[in-house]
Parts: sequence; C-alpha cells; structure tokens
Amino acid sequence: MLTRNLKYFTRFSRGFATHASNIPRFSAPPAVLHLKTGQSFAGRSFGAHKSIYGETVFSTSITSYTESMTDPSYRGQILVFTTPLIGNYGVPNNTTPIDAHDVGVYLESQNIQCSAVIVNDVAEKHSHYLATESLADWCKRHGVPGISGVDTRAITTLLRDQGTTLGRIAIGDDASLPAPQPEEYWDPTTENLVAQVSTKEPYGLNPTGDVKIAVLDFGAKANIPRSLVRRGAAVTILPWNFDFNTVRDQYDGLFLSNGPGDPNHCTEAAMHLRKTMEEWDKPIFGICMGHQVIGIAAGLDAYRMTFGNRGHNQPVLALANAGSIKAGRVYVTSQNHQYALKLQDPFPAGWEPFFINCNDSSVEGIKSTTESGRKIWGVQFHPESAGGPLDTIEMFTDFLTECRAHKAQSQTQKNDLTSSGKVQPFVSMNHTEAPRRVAVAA
Ligand SMILES: NC(=O)CC[C@H](N)C(=O)O
Repeated sequence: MLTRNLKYFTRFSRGFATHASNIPRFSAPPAVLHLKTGQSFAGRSFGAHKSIYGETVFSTSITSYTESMTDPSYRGQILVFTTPLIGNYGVPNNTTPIDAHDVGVYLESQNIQCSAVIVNDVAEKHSHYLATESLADWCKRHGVPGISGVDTRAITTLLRDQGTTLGRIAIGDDASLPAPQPEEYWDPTTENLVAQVSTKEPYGLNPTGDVKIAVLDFGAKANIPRSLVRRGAAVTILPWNFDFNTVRDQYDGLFLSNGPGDPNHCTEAAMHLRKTMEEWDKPIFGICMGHQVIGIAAGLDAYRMTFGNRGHNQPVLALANAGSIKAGRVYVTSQNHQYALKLQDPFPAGWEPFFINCNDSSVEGIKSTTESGRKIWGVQFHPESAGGPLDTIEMFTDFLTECRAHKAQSQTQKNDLTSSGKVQPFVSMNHTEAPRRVAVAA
C-alpha cells in the first residue's frame, strides 16, 4: 500500500517539478533536448536510444498521436505534445487493410515520420482493443527516440515566444555532453523533404471508380486517397514533380496533397500547375502543401510563420459559399503547418480568400472566383482529419461532385460530337482490374 501511495505521490508531484529536476520513474537512460537558442531540458529516454537533430515543434492535439506521428508532413521534426499523457491507448497494427480497395495502411503512412517525440508522461501501460504494441516499443522498432519527464508546457511557451527552433536530442552518454554549437544544428527545411517522402512511381487505387482523380503526392496522409476512394473515385497517385499536363486528358480532377518542409522547394510543381490551370478547366483541390502550391501558382507568396499551427482544434471562418461550406460559419479543423500564404490586397485576378484562421487571421483557404468559371480550392487545414474533427470532411464530396458534374457535361458534348461523326469515342487509360495498389503507366 505504501509503495502504491508513493507511486501515486511520485506521479502527482511530477506535475510540479521543473524541467531541470523531474523525478526519474524509469531505469531508462537519461535524455536531453537542447535548443539552438541555448535552453536544455532533461528527462528520460524511451523508444530508440539514438541521438538526433531536428526542428522542434509543438502540437496541441489531445488524441491521435499515432496518426500525427505517421503524417509525412512531420518529417524532420521533433514533435512536442502539449497533452501531458501520451501512449495510453498504445499503437494499432498498421498493416490492417480496411477493405480491398483501401490504401493498405491503418495509420497515415507506413512509418513514423517525425524524428523524435517529447512528452510529459509516457504511459507505461496501454489499453485499447486495437492496440498491438506500446508507444515506446513502436518508437524503438522504428528507430525513433522519445523523451519523457520534461515540462512540455515550458517548452511550448518558449516555442510560442521564440518560434519553431532547431533542436538536438541527446540520449544516454550523449546526454552528458555539452550542447552543440549553433552551427552544428541540422535544419531540415534546407532540404527538399517532399522529394524524400513522395512516391517514386505512379500507382493506382480502386481502378473501377466512376471518376478518375490524379493525386500529386507531396507526402500524402493515407486518409486523403482513402477519403477519395471511399467516395467512389479511381485514384492515381503521381510523384510530386510529375508533369500532370502530359496525362491530364485522362482525368476528371486533380488533387494536390499535404507534404513536409518549405513550399518554396516545390516551385517545379507550381510551374506545371500554372500551365494546368491556364489550359485545363476541370476541378482542382489542394490541402496544406497542395494549397500552398496552388497559391504560389496563382501568384501568391508563401511565408514562414513564427510557430505555425499544429493541433486538432484550430477554428477557421469561411468567407465564401462553396458546396457544403457556408460563408460566416466557423469550422474546427485539424492542422499541421509552418508556412502560410500571404494575405494580399488585391488578391490575384480570378482568386479570393476562402477561409481565415480565427486565432491568428492567417489565410486558411483560397478559391477561384465564381466569375472565373473555374472550380479550384485550396485549404491550409486538413478536411480528412486523422486525427481531428470531421467538420469539413464533406469537401471531398464537394470536389467529387464537381468532377462528376464536369465529366457528365463533357460526356454530353462528346456524345453530340461523336454521333455527328466529328470525333472518335474516348479511349481511357487502361486501369487494370487488380488489387489495392495497381502500378499504372501514367
Ligand atoms: N501539412 C502540410 O502539408 C504542411 C505544409 C508545409 N510543409 C508547412 O509546414 O506549412
């Protein structure tokens, strides 16, 4: 009983401990987070015993650590969770297929994508009917280090003030070494992280879908193709810098995914897209990095925010009506971004702001104007959630509705022309009847 009480006392008292004097509860090696700005936070290691560099960011999400950690947009980042207890529902089996046409992973990608995680308290015991391992074991298996027993409130306050900061995680013997010199820190944003996470080869999902959507993969979360496939679309995933203009006649819509790092590394994709937007009149939809690329192609600038927005509780105000979205309504959204499009006045011709963030007034969406006759939207937040609220999930339905309407309209025109003998019937790309992931010659 005494031992039990002591255990509770230890757990409770840790809430009042400073970052420098946390009480070690494990016989785990020591671990330190050093920030380039000179602060250090000591805790204990869990997961892989491996020292790394990265960009330190915080997320205010309360659940879905498994989805966040497998989101490719977290590539190169040391993820600090503001929620104090992480790991209590463990980690599910990521290879469980949901159905024959689904994306093949249960979480947002095959691997843990962030470089490390920092938590106040890692659950020693987990419980969930889907769990097959603990957070610590999962991190270890993927070679990802974690630190627990640090004051994540103090780190978050610091990052809010000074902005996202480069960091070093030093584990075991490395923890007693002095902090690195400023020039030793690795800055992941200097690299084209999108090129690292994007598919190298095109592939297809749900080839029998009635409407054909191409997805430019900047590091797509699995719930994006899943959300399209579940609404009946045949989806072809293309590498981020694939020139869609070479295959665009075979598709009914174009989707641009989320992705890690600085959008200014993706100007090649923006150049291709500019041509697409000038010459192709079918619907286009982009999320997060995809939205930023649409904005750059439209003539807007992307800038680096102080600490970005990461969490599942970001309120955005709709400024225009479109499909399920009603102007004047606030939607609660899932977000993970460091960059944003600059609000400029006037907006480029044919474009208007679509959403604005209620906390910091940053641009949360853009759309083509009604007068432009185009159907193009970009949103900074994640309608597919995973995790987060489903307030804007119907934007996928809206997009596919527009694609289907456009297809039906051009089919009618085509039939008119074909029956008049002016053109030959359209022969579509050969999407073979095959399992889940289908190699396609795009
Ligand atoms: N989730 C995303 O697509 C993020 C886009 C970009 N990497 C940013 O941080 O702003």
